[in-house]
Amino acid sequence: MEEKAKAEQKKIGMTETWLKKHRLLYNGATRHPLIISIRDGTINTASFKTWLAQDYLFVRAFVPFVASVLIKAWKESDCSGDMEVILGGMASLEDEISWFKTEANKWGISLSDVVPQQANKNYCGLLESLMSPDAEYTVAITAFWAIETVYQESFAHCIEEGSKTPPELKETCVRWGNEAFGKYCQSLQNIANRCLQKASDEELKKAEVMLLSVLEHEVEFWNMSRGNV
Ligand SMILES: Cc1ncc(CO)c(N)n1
Repeated sequence: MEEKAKAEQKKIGMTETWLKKHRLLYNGATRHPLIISIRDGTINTASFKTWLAQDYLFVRAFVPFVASVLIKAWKESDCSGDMEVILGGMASLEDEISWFKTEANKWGISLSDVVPQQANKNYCGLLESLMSPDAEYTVAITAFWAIETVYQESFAHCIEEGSKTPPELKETCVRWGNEAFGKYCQSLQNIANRCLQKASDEELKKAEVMLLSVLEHEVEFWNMSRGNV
């Protein structure tokens, strides 16, 4: 690409450019058949319960990942305000874990008996690789932003006007689909864009590959619930 065009793209924001470029995969992650079935009210209970149980395990692994991103932010000399955003995200995970426990109870799921499925193990493995001190902040924050944004976009779709989401699933959708969570995702996106703007070509490539990897893992994660259809 021409240098000037490259510079222009950076001004818009690298993440926006990438989402346009990889729109098909992004839609695959945010408009998955499971999400569509929640939105149109055709979802079956078993699928939802599988997702809930598996996501509880994922979120438990997500906490140390976010902690590792926090450490990376602190080590960056010019992390203007990043720490507050990441710390806020971490703090809300405490409430999220409690919510999973209450919700699992409602659906008669015993969380201590949940066994992680392969797709979940693979995704947690990706998180673990990013926890390494060798993993760059830029790459980790890009992953962090993408992980949260897929859930925000997915669940927001289930509470848009015209959606027929069953009332017993509304709370789940609001948890990630609400505006405050959207603002938080926007803050993560701003951090990612700022990091990507200063990144070397090699780092940029790594971050883009990471984005694709996150999107693929998200699709596989939703797919786990299909075993029940
Ligand atoms: C699989 C998955 N992706 C993203 C999120 C958002 O935190 C989540 N809870 N689970």
